[in-house]
Amino acid sequence: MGEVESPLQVEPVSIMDGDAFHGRNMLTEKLEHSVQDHNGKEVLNCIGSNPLDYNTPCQDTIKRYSLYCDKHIPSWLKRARNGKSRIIPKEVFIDLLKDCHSLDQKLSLHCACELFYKLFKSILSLRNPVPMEIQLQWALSEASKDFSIGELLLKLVCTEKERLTKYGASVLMKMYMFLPLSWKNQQFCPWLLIVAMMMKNHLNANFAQRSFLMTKSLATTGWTITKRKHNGFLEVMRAPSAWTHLLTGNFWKPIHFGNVEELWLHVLSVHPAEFRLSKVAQPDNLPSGEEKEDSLQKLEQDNKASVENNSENLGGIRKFICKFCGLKFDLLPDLGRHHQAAHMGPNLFSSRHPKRGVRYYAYRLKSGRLSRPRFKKVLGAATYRIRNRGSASMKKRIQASKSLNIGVLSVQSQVTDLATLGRLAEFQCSAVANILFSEIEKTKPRPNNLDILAAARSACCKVSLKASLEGKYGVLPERLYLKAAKLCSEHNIRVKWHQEGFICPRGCKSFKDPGLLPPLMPLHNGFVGKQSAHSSDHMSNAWEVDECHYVIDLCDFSEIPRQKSTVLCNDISFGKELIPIACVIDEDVLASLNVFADCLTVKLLSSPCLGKALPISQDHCMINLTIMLLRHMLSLYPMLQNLQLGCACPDSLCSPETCDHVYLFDTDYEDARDIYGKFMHGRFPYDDKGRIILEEGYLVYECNHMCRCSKTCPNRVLQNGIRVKLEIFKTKNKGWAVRTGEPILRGTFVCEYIGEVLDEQEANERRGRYGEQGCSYMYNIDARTNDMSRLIEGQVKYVIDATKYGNVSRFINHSCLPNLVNHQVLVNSMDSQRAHIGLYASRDIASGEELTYNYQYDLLPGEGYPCHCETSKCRGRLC
Ligand SMILES: C[S@@+](CC[C@H](N)C(=O)[O-])C[C@H]1O[C@@H](n2cnc3c(N)ncnc32)[C@H](O)[C@@H]1O
Repeated sequence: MGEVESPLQVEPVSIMDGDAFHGRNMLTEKLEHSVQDHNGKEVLNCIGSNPLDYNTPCQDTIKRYSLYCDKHIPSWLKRARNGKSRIIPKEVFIDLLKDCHSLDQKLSLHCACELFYKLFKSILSLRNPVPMEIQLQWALSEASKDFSIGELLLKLVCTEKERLTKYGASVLMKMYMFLPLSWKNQQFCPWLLIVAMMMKNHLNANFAQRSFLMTKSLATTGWTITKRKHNGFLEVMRAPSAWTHLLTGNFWKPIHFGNVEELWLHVLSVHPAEFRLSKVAQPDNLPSGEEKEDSLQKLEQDNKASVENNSENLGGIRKFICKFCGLKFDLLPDLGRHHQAAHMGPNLFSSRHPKRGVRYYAYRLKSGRLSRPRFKKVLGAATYRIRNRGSASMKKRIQASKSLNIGVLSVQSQVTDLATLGRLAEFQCSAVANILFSEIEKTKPRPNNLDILAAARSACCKVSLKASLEGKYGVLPERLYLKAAKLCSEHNIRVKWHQEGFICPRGCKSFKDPGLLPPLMPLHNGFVGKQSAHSSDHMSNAWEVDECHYVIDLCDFSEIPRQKSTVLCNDISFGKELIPIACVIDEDVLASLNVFADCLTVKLLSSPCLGKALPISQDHCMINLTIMLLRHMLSLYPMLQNLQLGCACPDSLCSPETCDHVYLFDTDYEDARDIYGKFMHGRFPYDDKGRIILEEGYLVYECNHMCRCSKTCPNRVLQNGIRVKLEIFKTKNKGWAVRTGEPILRGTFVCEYIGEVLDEQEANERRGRYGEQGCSYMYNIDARTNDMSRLIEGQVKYVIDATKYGNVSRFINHSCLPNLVNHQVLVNSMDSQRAHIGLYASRDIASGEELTYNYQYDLLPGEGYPCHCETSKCRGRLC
C-alpha cells in the first residue's frame, strides 16, 4: 500500500490551476523570466507553460496586447470560429490590459478572465446541471479571494453587462435567495457590486418593484445602499452591524423558490407589510419626479390590493379569498400556495407535467436539480456502462451479477425426503421460484406460457423442467421460473419442486450447487417451508411471504463450516462501528504462512508474509457517512449542504404517501421497478425490514438531517451504519477479505464504501504514487460533479480512495459472481456526485460466506491480474 497524503494537504482544485497555467504563484514565477528588449522596453515572456511540464515556463515572447504567445492563447481570447463572438471580446481584454500597470495586475486580469470565461461558458452550457446560483456563488467566492481579481472581474462584468442583462432576471433573484449565506462567508464583496449592477439592469428591465424589494431587504438587513452612481451601477456598501445580525441566524433564514413568480407570490402573501414602498431606499433609476411618485403609489396600491382586497372578515376570523375561484383560506401563505398551484397558468408551468406542482419545483430548486436533465439510471458503474455503450453483452453480465441467487443460503445435505407441492397459492409460487433458480441469464428468446406448460407437462421435477426449458431457450431469467411455478399451479401440473438431495424417480440428477436450499414442503398452515435434518422443530418456522418476497427466520439458515481461527483483533473498527468487526486468521491460512498460533502475537507482527499484522490502524479507520473530501469539495460543502431538503412527514416515521423523497423519486424515475419487476411508484426503496427492494441503477433518496423523522424511519438505512456482523479474515491468495458472521437476507444493507473522494486527476496521480498494486482500493464513482469548472470541460469521474482512510468495505474482494450489489444513496446532498456508495446483499448469504462485489473494471484483452474468485463465472482477470 503506498503512502497517501492527508486530504488536507491536497491542493484544492481551482480554476486558477487549470489549463496551461498553474496558479497565481506559478504565474508570478514565470513572469520573473521577463527580459528587456534593446529599446529598454519590457518584453514579457508568455505566461504559459508546457502542459506536460508545468515547471518549464514558456520562453516565447508574447503577442502584442496580450500576455501569451501564439501557442498559449487561452480559449477566451482565441479568434472565434463560425462567426460566434468570443466570450471576452478582444477589445475588452485589450482595454483592461492597458489599465494594468504592474505584472500583478496583469496576472489578476488573466485570472479574472479565466473566471469570467468559465463562469459564463458554464452558464450558457445547456448540459450543465449545476444551478446558476451555485455557479455564480462559486465564481464570486473565488473572485473574492483576491481583491484585484475581484475588481477586474467586476470591470469585465460591467463591460459585458449587456450580456448579463439577458440572465439578469433569474440570476438576480436567485442570488437574492442565496445572499444571506454568502454574506456570512465573504470578507470583501466585489460580487455584491455585481449584484447591484444587475439590480440596475433589472430596474431598466421592468422589474422595478422586485428590485426595490431587494434593495429594501438589503437595507433592512443592515446594508446601506447608496444611490451614488459609479460606472453606471449602484454601489452597495456593507454596514458593519449587519454581520452580527446575520450571524445570529435568527433574523433571516433564506427561503428558496422555484422561480421569480414563486418568490413574488410569497412576498405578496407573507410580507405585505414589508412590501410597501418607502422613500428610504428608492432605486435610483425609478421614474423621477411626479411620474415616480405616481408609479410608486400605484405599485403600493396594487400590492395592498392584491392582499387586502382579497381578504374578508368572517365571524371575527380573517379569511383570504382567492379572487379567481373564490376559495377561502385561513392563512395568506395557503392562499399563495393555492394561487400558485391552481392559477399560475401555462406561462409559468405549462411546459411541465401538470402533477409537478410547487412542491416539486421548490424541492428540485432547493436540491440543486432543477436544471438537471432527467435522471435515467445514471448510477452505478454497471449501469453507467450500459447507458454509454448499450452493449447487450454488458447488460447480460450485469443482469447476471444482480440476478437473484436466492438459493445460496443453506446446505442440509442429509435431506432426502421428496417434497411434492400440491396446488400453490400465488405467493407460494413466487417463493418457490425465487428459491429454485439461483442464477439465470437471458441468452435466447424466451418461451411463452404455452411453451412453459408444454415443458412442465413432460417434466417430473424441477430439474427436468429446468433442463428442458434451458435446453431450448438457454439460461432463462428468474422471472420466468416464477411464471412457470405459477402456471403449473394454475393448471394443476404436478412438478416436484425440490432441491438438494432429491432423487428423481426418473433419474434426473439433482443440482450440485452447494448454495441451494433444501427441499420444500407445505407447512400445516399452507405456507411453503423447507425441510431440514432437525426439522421437526423448524416446521413451525413459517416463512413470511409477501407477494414475490419471502423472508426466512434466521434460525433456518445453516452456516458454512468454519474452522478454528485466531483472533487478531476483536474490533478492527476500534469501537467506531455499532457492531464490532473482528479480524481473524483461519488455521489453514496460518499453517500455510508457517506462523503458529502459540507465538502468533510475536511472529505475526513481524511476519513479512502477513505484511502488517492488522490491515488498518485506528487513525485510518472511519465509519459510515464520514467520507473524507478534498478541500475543494469541502469549500463547496456549505452551499451544497443547503441543497438538501427535509420531507414534510410530520411523524417520527415517514410514510411513503407523504414523504417528499418518495415523491421526488417517483417524479425522477416514473418507470422505476423493484427487484421483482413491480413498479416502485409510491414506495420507499426499502421494505419494512429495511432491505432494499429497488432495482440496481437508480438513486436511493434517504431521509436526511432536515427531516423530522427519527433514525428508525423506514427511509433511513445506509446512514444508520453497519448492522450485520462482519469479520475480516485472511485468504490464501486474495489478501484480506470480509465474511459475514450471520446469515444476511437479500437486500440487507451491509456497509458503505468509505474513503477519500478524489477527482480523476488526483486519483491518477495517486495511482502513480501507489504503484501498480496500490490502486486496489480505488472505487470509481462514475457520476457527474457539481464542480462547474470541470463540467465545462466534460464529465469528470470521481474516485473513492480507501487506501489510507476507509472502513471494512475496503477489504471486500472482487467476484465475478458476487453476493453484494452497489447502490448510490443520497443522504446529505441531492447531488448525485456526492452520493454514498452502499453495498447491499444481492441474494441471501449464509453465515461465514465471503462477501464480494463486482469491481466492474474495464478490461482490455491481456490486461489485469489473475482473479481468484473461483466462481463458475470467473472471467479470469481482475484489473
Ligand atoms: C479493495 S482490495 C480488497 C482487499 C484486499 N484483499 C486486501 O488485502 O486489502 C482489492 C485488492 O484485493 C485483491 N483482490 C480482490 N479480489 C480479488 C480476486 N477476486 N482475485 C485476486 N485478488 C483479488 C487485489 O489485489 C485487489 O487489488
